[in-house]
Amino acid sequence: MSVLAVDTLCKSFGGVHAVDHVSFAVGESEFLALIGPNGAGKSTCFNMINGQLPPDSGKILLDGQDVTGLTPRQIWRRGVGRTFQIAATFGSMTVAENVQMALLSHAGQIFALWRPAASYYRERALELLAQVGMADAADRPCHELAYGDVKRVELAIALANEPRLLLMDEPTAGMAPGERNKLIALVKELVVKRRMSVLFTEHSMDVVFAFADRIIVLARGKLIADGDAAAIRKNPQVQEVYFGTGRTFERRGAAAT
Ligand SMILES: Nc1ncnc2c1ncn2[C@@H]1O[C@H](COP(=O)(O)OP(=O)(O)OP(=O)(O)O)[C@@H](O)[C@H]1O
Repeated sequence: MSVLAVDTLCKSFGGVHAVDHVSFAVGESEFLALIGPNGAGKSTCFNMINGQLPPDSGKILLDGQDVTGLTPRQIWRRGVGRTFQIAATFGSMTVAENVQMALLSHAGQIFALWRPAASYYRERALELLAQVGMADAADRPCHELAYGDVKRVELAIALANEPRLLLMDEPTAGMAPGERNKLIALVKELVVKRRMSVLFTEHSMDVVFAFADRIIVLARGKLIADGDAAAIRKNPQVQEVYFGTGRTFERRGAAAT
């Protein structure tokens, strides 16, 4: 059974069909990329899946159960994680403390208990940090970290909820190409090791083609393609929507840039 199934999902804003009868599924331990040019409906899709936006119609199923219309917290409780940027106010806390906070939240403990929490979950936080290659930075304040390292900590924070499905909306935005590849390679490793499913959006075609197990393409709210990198590369409709957008994409047999 699919971890996530989206069935004829629709959302309009005024006259704009932001998401128009979109259906797709994410399998267990699958690394699925959702791509499309600007305004294609990717964020709207994400926001419906994570409960921030109610769909106009259609269904969202998690492990076969209908979760359409549940709140973001209820959906998070069912094992759907997402990466959040570490809030500026948490920048003065250490890397380990940020992960400990997420562990406390996962355990359902309230913020008032934070004071003695310095000792709670430290070991577990260090384990999660080791999984993202950040154990050595555990006691550094987050605001001192390089951008790519902050992204790794954000990933450790998302893992604290032990997600079955992780939603990552442009996880590599603002990163240099080398860093991007490293972060996505790490996520892919976690997909395999933890048997976690990931749905991500990404503007870099190089990253998508190199790492995604499968790619789905939205254009003007409609799903126009679903397949592996080779199939998506040679899909004429996909080439058409990307042509002229400035994104790197192979067209009619030309070498990829
Ligand atoms: N809250 C909103 N109110 C009105 N229109 C909206 C709203 N959110 C999205 N839209 C419109 O819906 C369409 C899809 O937007 P969406 O942000 O989902 O696309 P996207 O693929 O995520 O784009 P980008 O890659 O630029 O982030 C666009 O035409 C956008 O202007």
